[in-house]
Amino acid sequence: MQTPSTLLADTLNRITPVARPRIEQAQQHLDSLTKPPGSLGRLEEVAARIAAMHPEGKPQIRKRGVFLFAADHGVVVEQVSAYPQEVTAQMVLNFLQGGAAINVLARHAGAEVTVIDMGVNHNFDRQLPLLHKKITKGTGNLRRGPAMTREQAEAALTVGVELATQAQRDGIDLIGTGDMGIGNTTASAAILSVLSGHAPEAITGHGTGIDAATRRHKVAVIEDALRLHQLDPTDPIDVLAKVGGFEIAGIAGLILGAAAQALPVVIDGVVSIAAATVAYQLKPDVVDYLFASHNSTEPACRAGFQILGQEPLLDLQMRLGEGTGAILAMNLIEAAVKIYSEMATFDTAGVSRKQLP
Ligand SMILES: Cc1cc2ncn([C@H]3O[C@H](COP(=O)(O)O)[C@@H](O)[C@H]3O)c2cc1C
Ligand SMILES: O=C(O)c1cccnc1
Repeated sequence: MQTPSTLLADTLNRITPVARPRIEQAQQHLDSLTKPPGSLGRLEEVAARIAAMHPEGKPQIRKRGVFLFAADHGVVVEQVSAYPQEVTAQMVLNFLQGGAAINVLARHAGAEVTVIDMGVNHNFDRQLPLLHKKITKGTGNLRRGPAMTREQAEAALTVGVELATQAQRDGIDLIGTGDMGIGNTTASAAILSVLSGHAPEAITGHGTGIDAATRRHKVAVIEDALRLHQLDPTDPIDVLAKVGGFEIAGIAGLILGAAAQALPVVIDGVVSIAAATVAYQLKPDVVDYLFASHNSTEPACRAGFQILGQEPLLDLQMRLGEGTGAILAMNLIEAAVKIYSEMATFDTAGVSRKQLP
């Protein structure tokens, strides 16, 4: 049995960049297809990167899986969310019954949703089709102390790494990330403030729909937390432990585990972006495996995209989480892969090539 820290170290070691010559080769294939080069815009970059991850050069998306990590947050006692904490557990039950937005979109996309209890403040029936990985019943209040211990952060990261390994075994070839946790936009803004260097005021949003005065209070809560913890952005596990959340750590681990197996990951809104920046800070090469799905209305997203050097595929003014943006982008990603694999070339279709510069 590996300890969480050795499994993590091993996982980080196994992550390598996607080979640039393979991406160039894939782009050459795209240029041979019956369309002016580059005319499918960003779909081509998506297709080239995914093709380069497939060793035999024949990319295919056979099975998509969304991993929805749920956990509670001690910071809710500071009144930073428009909704009460019990909504986290209630929504978990809703996910299991198929009634949430993510369930509808996943059915539409033909994707599986796996719900993971990383630390919900509720005792779920053990018979429920839920992955029971509870670290503890919610984090501590980050304004007053650490959200979790470093050991808990590592244990939660490990859950994500192991899920990525299982996903690979189950034949999932496109992974999506999702979150549920009342209060988690506060933790996400705190993480992104530390890792981006932007002030909380500039990147804290309205979450589930708080008004302007409550948002100002949320900013002050994050400012207090950052003053208390004096975080070092070069120690992302400490940042995660002090101001993060169990679901955020689970997502970060899933991203690392997927990258270690060269599996593409579609990241959702601000919570997944915070997790992705933690993963990036641990191993910058993870970005080669990431696809930013959408620009949520939470301002911290932009700070995250800057760190990751990514532009989101969609901007639908969404601000839900659960993996809803990720799953919508999965449809586009699969379309891009089909373009790569199914289009005819100029030669096979007998179409004349470009004649003027
Ligand atoms: C009914 C409901 C369903 C949700 N699904 C995702 N979230 C989203 O909202 C929460 C974060 O916002 P805040 O930081 O303001 O609490 C997270 O649970 C997130 O996944 C939901 C929120 C609600 C109320
Ligand atoms: O960006 C998100 O995913 C988001 C925004 C608000 C609330 N929950 C999630």
